[in-house]
Amino acid sequence: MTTPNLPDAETPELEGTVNLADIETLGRSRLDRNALEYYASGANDELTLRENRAAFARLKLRPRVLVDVSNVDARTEVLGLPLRSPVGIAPTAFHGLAHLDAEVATARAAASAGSVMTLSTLSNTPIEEVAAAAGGRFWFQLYLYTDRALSAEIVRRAEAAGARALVLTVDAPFLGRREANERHRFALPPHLRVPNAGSRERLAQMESESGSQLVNYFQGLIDKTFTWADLAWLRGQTSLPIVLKGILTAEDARLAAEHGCHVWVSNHGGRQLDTAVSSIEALPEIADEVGGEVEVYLDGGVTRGTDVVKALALGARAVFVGRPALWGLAAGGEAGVRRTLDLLHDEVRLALALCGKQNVGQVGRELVRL
Ligand SMILES: Cc1cc2nc3c(=O)[nH]c(=O)nc-3n(C[C@H](O)[C@H](O)[C@H](O)COP(=O)(O)O)c2cc1C
Ligand SMILES: CCCCCCC(=O)C(=O)O
Repeated sequence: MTTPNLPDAETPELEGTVNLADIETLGRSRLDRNALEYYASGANDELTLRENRAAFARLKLRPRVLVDVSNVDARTEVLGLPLRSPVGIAPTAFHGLAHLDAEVATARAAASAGSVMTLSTLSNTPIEEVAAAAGGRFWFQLYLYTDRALSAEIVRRAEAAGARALVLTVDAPFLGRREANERHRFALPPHLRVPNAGSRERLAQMESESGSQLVNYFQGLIDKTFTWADLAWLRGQTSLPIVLKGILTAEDARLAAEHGCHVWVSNHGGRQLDTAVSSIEALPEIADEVGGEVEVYLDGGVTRGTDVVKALALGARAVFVGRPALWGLAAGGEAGVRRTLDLLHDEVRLALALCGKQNVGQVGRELVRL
């Protein structure tokens, strides 16, 4: 079983962590196999999962020196929301596998750290409860269901609860095959609910099937017919900015911009199409294509302040972290997620200073040797 009842206060183990790898080690140690494999896994041979990190490591920085960096400012804005650092939390399903407080803990940490949390459709906590904890610092991620009325209702609730953007995930008409989950039949423990998944009957069905069929059940929920032409329908459901998450090419980024959407460069943390390009390698062509027109974000493999700075240099406005937030949540609930965000914030400021940059506005493509 998971140990979902850790105190939210800083524990000595958490205080002893000095980087995100330490938090990952601690977080992993607190999870059972079912949760750990669900959080950690990528699709198939996990080549893209590993490549997300490897591609960051290959990129070299070109620092400038003899700049006054006594006051480094890492602040930025995403869709008008001020952030302390250009780092937000990516949507991930089922935070209840990591901690009793689930998405509420993550939202509190994002709020107190001046970050932004993207709440997954597949949370274990109702939208309204997460919104209350997030203090306005949340975006809502939408999985578009075959049941359009249900999707419209979820969008309406997210907007009414104060979400500042709608993030439509476009890279998962089918789920990638995470083989560890298949092998060991990933299941939701019976105490966890999926309250935004729809009616009591729908939910009951999902829960009753969760013993072995959750992945198959999810496949059935998702609308696989949705195309660019259908974005007009979604536009008609909400006045929120729409961000398309899962874009990996300049061609699709162009279409996104033409449809009035912002662009989130992502390969879903290597969980969908294995051997898809790493997100940091996909970023330059996308930023070149639409960076002047819409906001561009990135996720996938970000674990260091230097990763954040590289993504900014290549055209991202901000980055988002998926697994690192989950490891923090497992390691220490709200305090664990907060520590993850704080360590990254400190690393971003140090990386900026050592690159000779006083703020994120000074970071440009010349900072990276491609
Ligand atoms: C356990 C897990 C669950 C995820 N659930 C969702 C989800 O519900 N919706 C979504 O759009 N992306 C989901 N993602 C993908 C993340 O939003 C993000 O793209 C990815 O985790 C970024 O890579 P990183 O984990 O290396 O930071 C999930 C990822 C993980 C690891
Ligand atoms: C077993 C249900 C899977 C829900 C999908 C959440 C997701 O996007 C993921 O990557 O996992």
